[in-house]
Amino acid sequence: MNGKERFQFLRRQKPFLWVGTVRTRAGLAFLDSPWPGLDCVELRLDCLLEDGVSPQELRRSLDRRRYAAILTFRHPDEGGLRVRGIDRSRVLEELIPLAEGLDLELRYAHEQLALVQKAQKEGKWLIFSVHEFTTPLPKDRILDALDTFPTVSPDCAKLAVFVENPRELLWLAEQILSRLPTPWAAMATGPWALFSRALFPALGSCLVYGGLDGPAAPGQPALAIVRNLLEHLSLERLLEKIPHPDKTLRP
Ligand SMILES: O=C1C[C@@](O)(C(=O)O)C[C@@H](O)[C@@H]1O
Repeated sequence: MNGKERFQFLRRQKPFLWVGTVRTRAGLAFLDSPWPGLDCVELRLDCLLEDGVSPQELRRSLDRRRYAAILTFRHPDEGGLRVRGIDRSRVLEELIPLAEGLDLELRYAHEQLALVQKAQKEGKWLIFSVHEFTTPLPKDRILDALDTFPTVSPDCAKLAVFVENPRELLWLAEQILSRLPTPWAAMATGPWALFSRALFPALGSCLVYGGLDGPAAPGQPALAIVRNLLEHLSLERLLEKIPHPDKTLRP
């Protein structure tokens, strides 16, 4: 099963997938530790390399993975860390064969065409995303992104944006639902981060993120806290009773 097929298989089993982010050397242990219900681990390569982890150590950890792995290497403009002396496309190209998915920032997709093609050729699950962690993204930029997503045919279109109040969450949800034909994932950073991780999966977000080894974005809650909340809400059970939002998987 290639990466894309593995994600499709996982997505047929449940309304949304649990993604734990890993950003530290200590956190790499999560890749092969039992964490009930966890579906995928996102490796924040910018944070890991900045923490002194070498590409060889990353390779060794990925070799031992028991969960689907999503690679992402965030530039400071995308809320990531500045890693000096490292060519991010090169690191990603080397590690892609060892992961199931790749998450690239939508606005830089055209600069990373070789990477996109390699990921597609190797059957990886490709997420294109929009990140703005600390200040509200102007509405016209969000609308532009929502119109651009379908032109790059991602397997998942993802937004992780700073939200200041529940009206903005509602606006974002309405725009996503009326404009995005592809599977999507959304979450807020900032004060509404936890609340958003109940609202968006209830509306069809196919991924729910939380930190395994500390916050990977401002306000990002620990995955265990998000899981507790969604269990209290019985969200998975409630959603299993209604049609799957992704009609291509379960009508
Ligand atoms: O896009 C996301 C989601 C996230 O921003 C969050 O708030 O959980 C954390 C990032 O590492 C990840 O790439």
